[in-house]
Amino acid sequence: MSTYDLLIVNGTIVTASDVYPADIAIKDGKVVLIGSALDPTLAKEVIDAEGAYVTPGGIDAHVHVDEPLKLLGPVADTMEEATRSAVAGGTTTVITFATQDKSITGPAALSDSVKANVDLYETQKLYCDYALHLILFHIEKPSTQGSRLLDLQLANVYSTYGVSSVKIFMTYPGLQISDYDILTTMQATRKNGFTTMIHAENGDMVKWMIEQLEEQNLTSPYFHGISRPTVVEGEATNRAIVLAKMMDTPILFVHVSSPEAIDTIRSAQTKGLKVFAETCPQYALLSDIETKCHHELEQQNGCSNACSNAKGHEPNVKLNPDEFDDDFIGAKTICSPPIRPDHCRESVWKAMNNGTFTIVGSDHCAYKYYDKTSGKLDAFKGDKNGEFKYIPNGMPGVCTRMPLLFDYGVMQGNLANMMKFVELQCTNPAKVYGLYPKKGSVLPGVSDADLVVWYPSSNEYEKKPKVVTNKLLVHGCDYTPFEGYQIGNWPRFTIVKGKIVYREGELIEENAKGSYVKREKSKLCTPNNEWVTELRPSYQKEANN
Ligand SMILES: NC(=O)NCCC(=O)O
Ligand SMILES: [Zn+2]
Repeated sequence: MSTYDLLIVNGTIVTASDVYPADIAIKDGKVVLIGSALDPTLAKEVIDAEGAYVTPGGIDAHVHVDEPLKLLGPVADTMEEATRSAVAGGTTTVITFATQDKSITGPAALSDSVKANVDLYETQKLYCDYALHLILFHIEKPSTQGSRLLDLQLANVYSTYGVSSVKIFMTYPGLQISDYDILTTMQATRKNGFTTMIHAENGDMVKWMIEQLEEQNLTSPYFHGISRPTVVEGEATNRAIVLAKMMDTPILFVHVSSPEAIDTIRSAQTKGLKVFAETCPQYALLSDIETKCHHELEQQNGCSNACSNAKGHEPNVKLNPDEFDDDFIGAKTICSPPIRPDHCRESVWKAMNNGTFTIVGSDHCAYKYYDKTSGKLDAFKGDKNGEFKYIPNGMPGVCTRMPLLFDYGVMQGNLANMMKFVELQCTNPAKVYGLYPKKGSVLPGVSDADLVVWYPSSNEYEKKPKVVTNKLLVHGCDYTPFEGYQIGNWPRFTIVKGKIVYREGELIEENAKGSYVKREKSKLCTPNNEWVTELRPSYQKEANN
C-alpha cells in the first residue's frame, strides 16, 4: 500500500504569505506533508511541477447558477456546468446563492429555501465543492418582531446547513429592500455572526434615470451604464456604511466597481469600521467602450456594419465577423454595477493592492446571448424593443477569474505579486466566509488537497492555452466577454480533495465528486462590540434615576 495517494514534486508553493520550493504529499483528500525531496516511490501518482507555481485552489465566493427560485432569471449554467467551468479555470470551491422563498414562513423558512437548492444539486454531477449564501429580500414581520423571527431563522439555517452569510440588494425591482429592512437584517445578522453582503446601488436613482432616458428614447445597451452612474453606487455604499455603523455590524460590499465606492469604503476602513469589499475581473479589465462604440456609431451610421467601420475604438468583446451588423452586441457586457469608463479601471487595481478589496469574486451570472426565450439578444425583439432595462444583468466569469488575474494582474504588474493573487482569490474568501483553513490554504493535516498546478512559464507546452475562447471555458453559456484575451498561464492540473479533475485541458469525469460544504462563521467579519442596543439598559438606568 502506498503512503501517499498523490505527490506533487519540484514545484513552487504559493500561499497568501509565502513563496517557496517544496513538495506536497496528499492522502485521503488532505494535504498531509510538505517537505523537500519527498520520495516519489511512496506515492501512487506523481506530478512533476518543475518550473511551475502550485497554489491553493481558487474560491469563487460570488457565483449565480440555476436554482429552484429563478428570481434573477433563468441563467445559462446548472451547478454541474458552473463547477465544470470553475475547475477548468483553477477554482475548486464555489459559493452560490439560495434565494429566500417568500411563500415559506416561520423559523425554518430559510433552511427550507436552502434545502431546495441542496436537494437539486445532489442530483447533479459536481466537479468541485460548493457552499451557499442566502439572498434575503423579504422581512416576514414588521418591527422588532421581524428581527426576532429573522434571528431564529438565521440560527436555524446556520445549525442545519452551515450557511453564515446573507446577500441583500439596494436595487433591482422585487429584490430591493428599504433602509428599515436593512437595519432589521443587520440586527439579526450581527446577533448570529453572519456576514452581510450588500449590492450597493441606489435603486430609486436608477429608476428615475431609466424613466428620463426612456422619455428621450435612449434605450440601447449603452444607456444601461448611463442609467447607473458611479454616484448611484457611491451613495448606496455610503448609506450602507452609516447603517452598519449604527448597528455596529460588519458588512461586505460585493462587485464594487467605481472610484466613489472605493474611496468611501477605504475611508470607512481607516476609521476602524468593519467594512470589507469584493471586486471582479470585469471591472479591472473591461470598459464601457464595449457598448459606447456601438452607441456612437449607431448615432453616426444607423449602426449598419458599425463595428467594422469603427475608427479609434477597440472594443474588448472581440466580434465575430458575422456579428458586425449586430448593434446589440454591447448587451454581452451588461451587468450591475455597470462596466465603467476606462479611467475607473486604475482605481480598481490600486484597491486590490492596497487592501481596500478583501476578495476578488467573479459574479458569474451567465445569460445566453442567442437563447430564444431568455437570452440577452431576445430583449432586442418583440415588444421589448431592445430596451436595456429588459436585458438580463450579468456575465460569465467563473472560469476566467484566476487565469485573467494571473496574466493581466501578476504578469503585467497590475497586482503586487503571486501572494496577493492567492490572498484575494483563495485565502481571504475562505477566511471571510468561514471555510478557512479547510479551504484556501496548503496546511498539512488541516487543508483539503484543493490545489492548482500552473504551467511552467515557458510557452513550449502544446496544451497551454494562449487566448481565451468560449470553448475553453466549458460553461453553459454561448459567449464570454473575454473572447480573444491573451492568456499567459492556465491551470495545468486542478486537484479537488486529492483527485485530479482537470489535466492539460481534459476533464477527468470519474473524479468529479464535489459536494456541499457547511461553513463556519466568518474569521474576519466580526463586530466591534459597540452596539447601540446593548447600551440601552444604561440609558434606562439613567432615565430611572
Ligand atoms: N451583477 C449582475 O449584473 N448580475 C448578477 C446579480 C447580482 O449579483 O447583482
Ligand atoms: Zn449583485
